[in-house]
Amino acid sequence: MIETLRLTKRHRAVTAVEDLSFSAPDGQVTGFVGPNGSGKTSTMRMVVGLDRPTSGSATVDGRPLRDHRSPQRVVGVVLDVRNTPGGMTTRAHLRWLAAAGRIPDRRADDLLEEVGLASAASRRIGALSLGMRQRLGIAAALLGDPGTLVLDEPVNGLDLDGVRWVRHLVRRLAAEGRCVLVSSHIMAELQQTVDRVVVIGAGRLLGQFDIGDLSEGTSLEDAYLTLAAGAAQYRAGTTGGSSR
Ligand SMILES: Nc1ncnc2c1ncn2[C@@H]1O[C@H](COP(=O)(O)OP(=O)(O)OP(=O)(O)O)[C@@H](O)[C@H]1O
Repeated sequence: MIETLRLTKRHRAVTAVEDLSFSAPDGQVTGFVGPNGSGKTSTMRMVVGLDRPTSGSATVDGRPLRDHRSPQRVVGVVLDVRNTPGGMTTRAHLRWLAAAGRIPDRRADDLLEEVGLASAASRRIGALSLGMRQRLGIAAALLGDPGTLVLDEPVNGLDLDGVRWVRHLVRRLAAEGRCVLVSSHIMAELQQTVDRVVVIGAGRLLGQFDIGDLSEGTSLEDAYLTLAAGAAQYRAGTTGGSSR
């Protein structure tokens, strides 16, 4: 289970996350949504221990991730897969991560198969498409068989087959009792995938609700747009362009 309590992150003059309290329970897929620059990635980075909060806390299973003995077995993370170093082959990369967590090579090889990259086992990561990198990132996240998954825009770059595959995967992971926190801008896709949604804007909580509580005929997109109205900091201008 992920919990944040009054979580705040400031980068000098920029407040990325402010006073944010929410939870993502075990056994459910929680969607994490908000306009560009609203603080989703910053929050996820603090949850997985990559950044320290300025104040407040982010815990997984009751403790900050740095206080867990084997973090790889507690949380699996997919953040920006474009930053994955490109020099290694996919198999070598996964085996290297596995070794760091004292996980057998066999698990790395099985996961390459599971994410559909077995035929790309000898390809260098630098030569992979974005969608293939996403698949590799997901394999890496699953290496330690963690009870919690944090996935930042995991369907970005995936083809239709890949999007459906991620949908079924996250549903299965939650059905196995895991906590899954997933960010995305694609509301129609999230509506098919998640049990509940946390909406943030300008670093603050705008609302959290169960998908089942949406009134009949209301889409997640409708609910999101109502909550996020006014919270978008970055929006295409309505002047200066030609309509032709
Ligand atoms: N290291 C940093 N230094 C300064 N500002 C930062 C840093 N990291 C994030 N920010 C700022 O914090 C705010 C939140 O950024 P963040 O990447 O968390 O948003 P996001 O919701 O993930 O956005 P998107 O949907 O576009 O991916 C933005 O204004 C961003 O510019």
